[in-house]
Amino acid sequence: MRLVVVGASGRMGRVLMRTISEAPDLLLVGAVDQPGSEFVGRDAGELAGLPANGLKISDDALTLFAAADGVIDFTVPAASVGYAAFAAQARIVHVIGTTGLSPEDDAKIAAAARHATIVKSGNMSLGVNLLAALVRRVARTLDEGFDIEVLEMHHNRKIDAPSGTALLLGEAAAQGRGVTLEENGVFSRHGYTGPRKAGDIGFATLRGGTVVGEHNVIFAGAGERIELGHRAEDRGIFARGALAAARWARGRKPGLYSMTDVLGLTDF
Ligand SMILES: NC(=O)C1=CN([C@@H]2O[C@H](COP(=O)(O)OP(=O)(O)OC[C@H]3O[C@@H](n4cnc5c(N)ncnc54)[C@H](OP(=O)(O)O)[C@@H]3O)[C@@H](O)[C@H]2O)C=CC1
Ligand SMILES: O=C(O)C1=N[C@H](C(=O)O)C[C@H](O)C1
Repeated sequence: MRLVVVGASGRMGRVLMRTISEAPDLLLVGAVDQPGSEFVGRDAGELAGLPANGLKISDDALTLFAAADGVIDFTVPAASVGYAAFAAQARIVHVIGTTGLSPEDDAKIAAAARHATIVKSGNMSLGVNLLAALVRRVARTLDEGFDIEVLEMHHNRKIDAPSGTALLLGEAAAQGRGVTLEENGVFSRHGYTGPRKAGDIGFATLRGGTVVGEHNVIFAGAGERIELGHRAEDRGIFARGALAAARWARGRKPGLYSMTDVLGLTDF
């Protein structure tokens, strides 16, 4: 499968290029950074910490998409919306790991999915998607006597909060409970808040150092607490998940899919 990595100079972009180089069934045919980036023109292999491979970082995404089967995208919301439109023009697979998307961004990506085969998830790892399925299941069993809180910690370079994963886990809890996150999510507490409301799904965000990603979902009842969690130790788990998504999506009809579909966890 011929793949383009966008956001090639980013933390995830570099890991993706290394992971693709280790996969015999995948070929990196393009590496893209935004126009004006200091990395445009640099060798993609060297940028990924590998021997030079002759592939230059480009700022011409559309031309590269036209000659590819899929694009792997861990960038920023505005860029992912633009790349989705290009993927739709080229009728290819688009795997989106970018987080922090607004409802308007999501609507544009859903529109692009009429022509592109898009897999989008706030977390591409097997472990987190399994955790989400477990959270949904536990939330279905426990009533509002158990307060649900989602706690996450990430490195100090992260620019969105709460994390895409925290939102994904909060959504899973809300689904299990048969409610919506829009109505029940509490995203900040400060000052004289009053007591916690039964049914709230709370979020707490920590940022610091080089933490790759840690998430805990706490079900706190009267006299007992259940905690389900995941610790990412290496960005390779996200890259491997994204590449599994690209393979799964190849040849599938256009539409908007999630890692739940890719991993077959829909009926868990
Ligand atoms: N779903 C998942 O499993 C995971 C998701 N993520 C998400 O992926 C995203 C990227 O994370 P990370 O790699 O750590 O971030 P980085 O900041 O390291 O990389 C982002 C990349 O996007 C590029 N970029 C920024 N703005 C634009 C633009 N307007 N057009 C094109 N490219 C642009 C950056 O280029 P430049 O340097 O020139 O700005 C950079 O190459 C985040 O949203 C993060 O939350 C991360 C890990 C796992
Ligand atoms: O920005 C990151 O680093 C990560 N972002 C994703 C998120 O927002 O949940 C996934 C992972 O936790 C790392």
